[in-house]
Amino acid sequence: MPDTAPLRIATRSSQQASTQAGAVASALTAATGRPVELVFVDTVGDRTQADNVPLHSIGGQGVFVKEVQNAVLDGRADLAVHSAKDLTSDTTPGLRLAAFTERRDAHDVLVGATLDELPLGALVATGSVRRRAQLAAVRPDLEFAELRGNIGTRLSKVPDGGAIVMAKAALLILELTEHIAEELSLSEFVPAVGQGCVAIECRVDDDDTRRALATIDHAPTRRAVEIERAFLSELGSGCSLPVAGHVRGSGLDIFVADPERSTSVRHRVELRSHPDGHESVDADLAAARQGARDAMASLAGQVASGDGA
Ligand SMILES: NCc1[nH]cc(CCC(=O)O)c1CC(=O)O
Repeated sequence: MPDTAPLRIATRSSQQASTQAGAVASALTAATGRPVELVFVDTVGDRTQADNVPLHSIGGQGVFVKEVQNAVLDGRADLAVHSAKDLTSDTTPGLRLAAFTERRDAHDVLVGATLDELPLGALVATGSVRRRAQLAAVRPDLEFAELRGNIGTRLSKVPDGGAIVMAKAALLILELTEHIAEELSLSEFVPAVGQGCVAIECRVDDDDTRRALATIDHAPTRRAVEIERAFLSELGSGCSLPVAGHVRGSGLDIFVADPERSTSVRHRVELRSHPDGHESVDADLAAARQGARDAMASLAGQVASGDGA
């Protein structure tokens, strides 16, 4: 394909996804001078948005990315733009994670009320088992309700006297940060793997697109997300426990919980490679995998009483 052909970008059509894809499009054109086109793909995750249809019942974590990936695999598009958080930990055959754009703010935030304002037994709506487990670890009195849908829908569903939890990154993209009641601490409310990052895939054999994407890759973000994903993949794709992994400063914060037993563990793995350095990240990938095994071992060894958090 000649270098002047438009780069076709596959994306979901939600406002968050298309805004992210638009930013990638602008960055690619600025860096390469090439025209770009958006190819909109609706996913099963977008089509089934009712709160009574939990994500795990329609295919779990991958529901927002599979159909977008297929558009690249079958040649309708050259690259796919995803929230890194929505990717599964295994790599998709035929595709390569060719670029990550700079991570936005990774905090989770409360909308509706701060933690201190929430009365005893208040209702918090969130579909995320990770967010439920982290809130329950500091406020065992809270009750939880399901919450799904795009950001606008979620913001309209704040329970009376309660709150919802969201990624600050999503509110930043849509310029809705005025809704934030409290930014939750990164050390206690460890974000999801990849939270706040945009991941871009192309076909493994497409050198033309791979070279174009290399011009917008943000190396420190790539390193952080690769370390977080190594942690996640060590837990295994069958793991449905609430988990979190986030590279912050010189370490990887890890959270794993077992809601049935009301136990959770939080670890910090020290890292050696520097975000801006050229050292090999291999030792840190190994440390992240070891961290996953250690966290599971201490979760299994814990007495059920919630004493671990
Ligand atoms: N699964 C939905 C999803 N995927 C990525 C984000 C947030 C933006 C990001 O982390 O980049 C969200 C919404 C949320 O977590 O509230």
